[in-house]
Amino acid sequence: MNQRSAWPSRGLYLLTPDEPDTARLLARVAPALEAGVAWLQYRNKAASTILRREQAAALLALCRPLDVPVIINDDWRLAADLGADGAHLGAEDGELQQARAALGEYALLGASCYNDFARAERAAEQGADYLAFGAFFASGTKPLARRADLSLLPRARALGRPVVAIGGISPDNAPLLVAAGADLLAVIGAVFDAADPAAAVRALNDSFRTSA
Ligand SMILES: Cc1ncc(COP(=O)(O)OP(=O)(O)O)c(N)n1
Ligand SMILES: Cc1nc(C(=O)O)sc1CCOP(=O)(O)O
Ligand SMILES: [Mg+2]
Repeated sequence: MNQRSAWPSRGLYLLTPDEPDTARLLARVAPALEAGVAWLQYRNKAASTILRREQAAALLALCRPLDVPVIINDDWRLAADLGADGAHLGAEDGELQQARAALGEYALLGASCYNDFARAERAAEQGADYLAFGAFFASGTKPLARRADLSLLPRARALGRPVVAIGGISPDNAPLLVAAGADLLAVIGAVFDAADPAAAVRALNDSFRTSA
């Protein structure tokens, strides 16, 4: 699939954990995909360049037959090299326009906007396909993430891009975010730290039905 509009723009946006073993990474991700993931982000803050390339390529091979887009965190060059479906850029991760030039018009380009609406307006102008805000709740994965207020979500909808919420999201608090205007819920811990990750995926997906 190579058209931006063809990807679903509502649902669970699953981010991978810092898993050093590639076979184990795939074994952890596969049941979650099976349970229903709209987008997958490859994120491993502890991996070497070589390992990130290996893991990103392995996830792409896993996701292609399932039509789940793979977005590479931090590194648009790696995304371009591997023909991934997109890249996610935070404040330290380079320029959206450069990423767009390298990845092409159909790539899914995301921007971290934290708790900063003006940053989201700039990112939308610079061609971001989705805007991510957070952290909405305390995150075990990223305990020092700056916190964002729920009131950002309805405002962000006016920017005309899918709105992603991130940070400490669980099946318990997810309906609040969806009701406030989040199109996608970006999650790591509530899935990968769960005793039953597939059940956690299903519970997170339920929040889109209960808040519709
Ligand atoms: C969907 C989504 N939202 C936010 C982030 C965070 O990006 P960044 O601030 O660059 O932090 P790191 O993830 O690189 O630690 C994200 N990755 N994905
Ligand atoms: C990677 C990341 N970025 C955040 C932000 O606020 O920008 S919060 C976060 C961690 C998300 O993991 P969990 O679902 O385990 O809280
Ligand atoms: Mg980053």
